[in-house]
Amino acid sequence: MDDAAPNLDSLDAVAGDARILSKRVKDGVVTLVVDVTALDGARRAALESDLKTAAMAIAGVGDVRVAMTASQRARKLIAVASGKGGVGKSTLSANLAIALARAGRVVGLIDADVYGPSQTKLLGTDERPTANDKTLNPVAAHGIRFLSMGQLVSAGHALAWRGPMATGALAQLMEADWGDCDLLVVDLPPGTGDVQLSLVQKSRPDGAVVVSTPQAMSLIDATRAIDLFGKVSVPVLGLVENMAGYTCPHCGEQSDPFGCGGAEDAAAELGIPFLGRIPLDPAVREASDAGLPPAASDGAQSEAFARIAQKLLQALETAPA
Ligand SMILES: Nc1ncnc2c1ncn2[C@@H]1O[C@H](COP(=O)(O)OP(=O)(O)OP(=O)(O)O)[C@@H](O)[C@H]1O
Repeated sequence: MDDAAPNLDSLDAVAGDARILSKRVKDGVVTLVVDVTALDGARRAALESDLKTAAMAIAGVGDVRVAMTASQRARKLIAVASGKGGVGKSTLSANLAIALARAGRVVGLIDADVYGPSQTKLLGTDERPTANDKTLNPVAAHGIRFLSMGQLVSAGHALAWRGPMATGALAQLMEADWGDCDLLVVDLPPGTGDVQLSLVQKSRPDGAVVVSTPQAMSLIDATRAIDLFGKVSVPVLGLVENMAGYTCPHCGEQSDPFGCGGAEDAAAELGIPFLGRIPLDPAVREASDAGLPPAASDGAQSEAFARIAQKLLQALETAPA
């Protein structure tokens, strides 16, 4: 800024929690670069308007341009996948996100399951996200924030989307105002087809969790999911065995309708971490159907999810960047 230029010092006070990184003036046009990392979407928009008004009031200023920048947060994206449907991927995604939040992380959950978005039901809320301009504001539930592809279309509308539509919708959800979330859990659609591949390519997760039931058919599918992440160099953080071991609520007898331990053996064979198992427990289904995720309360199921969350955090720390 030369000596004859308008004095812009007063603008620093207007910036408040944000920081003006540079102020330039040329031919009466002021250009400000502002670090807005500390502000959410609504406060950023208000600050831009306040700065313009304040700068225009300074003698010699004819126009104002404000460039906003936010330093990259160290936010990690974790994809939850399964080779086939119905193995409990969405149940795990919701409860894992809540268990991670209870472990002290700030967690967002994205329901990218185009074929059957179910997180609004699992989290027990019909609240629709609001938006600032085109930026969505995630909905809060059970200590996490979430957005679902199901919120982008009217209820019951079939989401027979092809790759480009699904990746466009996922991008919109990822670019939402996630604020200070340091972990984003993405519930992918089941399977290993083109839609799943393009969603993974587009979102470039930092790591993936694969869910399987213990029986062989499901494990073959889980192995396909692991291959899919290998193709695009996304580290598999671990395998979770769901619906393992059943304790009869009436007689207490232990049985293994889908087998037990298959996923742990498969993880060892494939050289990936085994993150733990969730028993087949009618209480998990009942609580899930009621929109009360078991991980949000206390008890055996909640502890199982908490243990998996701890192992996942360890795997994330040691995963290749
Ligand atoms: N450990 C468990 N014990 C009992 N029921 C479970 C368990 N895990 C999941 N379920 C139930 O199994 C059903 C399928 O679970 P979920 O919807 O999470 O699977 P999914 O793999 O995400 O399915 P989709 O392929 O449809 O997305 C649900 O009714 C859920 O409540």
